[in-house]
Amino acid sequence: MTRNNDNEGLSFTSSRIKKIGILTSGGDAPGMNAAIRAATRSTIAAGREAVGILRGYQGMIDGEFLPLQSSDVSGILQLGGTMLKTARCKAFRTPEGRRKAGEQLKAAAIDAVIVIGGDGSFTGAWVMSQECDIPFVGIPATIDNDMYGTDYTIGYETALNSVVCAVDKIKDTARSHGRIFFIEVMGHEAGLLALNGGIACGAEVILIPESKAQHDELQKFLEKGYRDKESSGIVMVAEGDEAGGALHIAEQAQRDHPDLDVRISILGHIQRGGSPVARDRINATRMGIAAVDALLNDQKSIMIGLDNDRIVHVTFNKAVKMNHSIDTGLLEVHNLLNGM
Ligand SMILES: Nc1ncnc2c1ncn2[C@@H]1O[C@H](COP(=O)(O)OP(=O)(O)O)[C@@H](O)[C@H]1O
Ligand SMILES: O=P(O)(O)OC[C@H]1O[C@](O)(COP(=O)(O)O)[C@@H](O)[C@@H]1O
Ligand SMILES: [Mg+2]
Repeated sequence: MTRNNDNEGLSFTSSRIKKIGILTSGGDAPGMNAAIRAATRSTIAAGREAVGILRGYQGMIDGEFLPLQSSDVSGILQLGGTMLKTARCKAFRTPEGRRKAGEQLKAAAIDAVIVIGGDGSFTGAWVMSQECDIPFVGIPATIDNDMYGTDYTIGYETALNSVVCAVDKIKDTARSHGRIFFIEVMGHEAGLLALNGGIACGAEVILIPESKAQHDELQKFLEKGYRDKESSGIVMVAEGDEAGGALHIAEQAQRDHPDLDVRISILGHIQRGGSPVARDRINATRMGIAAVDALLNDQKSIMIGLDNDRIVHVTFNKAVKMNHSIDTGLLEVHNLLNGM
């Protein structure tokens, strides 16, 4: 991991890059638009051309390119989703698909690409960069916050706040009825949203794919803690939990404890939408500028990251190959406050 220039901004000298393509890929995340805006405007400020590539790698293969002027990215800073659209593109996983994509970039004279996405998108960029001479730089954007080498990914803060708002509301009705709610949050292989959402909402149990021990805590909670029918409780379940998601776990709990009043709530895609919170807008803006700065300093195959709130460069190789680990201290915080 290397640190970028201490003064954030554009510090390039004489790069030959003239036209930069910008795309969003994988699951959308609130703040992607802020990154598009920053990358577009800093490219133009550097005297280069900015081009949007629509629908992620699918648009690269199909040659769906949109020249971007500064005014094209006006009024998008506060919008969720992505103005460039996104996709999960099977064809890009094949050498043939990537060859076609490379030909389209050459034909449009796009000589560098900024990829705003998650681990899958960076894996694709890394594979393609080994097959052709076009430099790629990544900006991490996923509500899962599961990238190695960065403390933060765009969209996570907004999604976490959406989870907290939803669970607070569910708690009102859980308390009124004396019910136990199993609430499923997103994160197919990542438990950070469930863990921090659970801590922020005072959940009684948090089940995440990174810690099997929490299933014992669920059994203790169901057996000891909730004999009293007046009591309510929240069990947060990360969708990727290996026991099978909230539905499966709740059904099992109900079978084992027929006296409990159990309900299930799957928060779903509501967690991915909405206007980005201030932190996501600010960091997306910083990362958008840092990505252009990196390309114009002849960097390639790196992801822009944040380490203790400082911009860093992380090689794609590391970012996609290493696992993002969960801070077990956070689980201890949760267990301590729940008397486990
Ligand atoms: N091993 C791979 N080789 C080539 N392209 C890939 C690879 N993994 C992912 N991609 C591309 O990146 C896209 C986004 O990846 P995905 O995992 O869906 O989302 P995210 O980038 O948010 O993790 C995929 O649809 C595919 O086009
Ligand atoms: O919207 P889809 O394609 O069903 O994907 C759902 C998945 O996307 C996410 O919201 C984000 O994942 P990625 O950032 O890796 O795309 C996961 O939390 C969730 O499991
Ligand atoms: Mg991913």
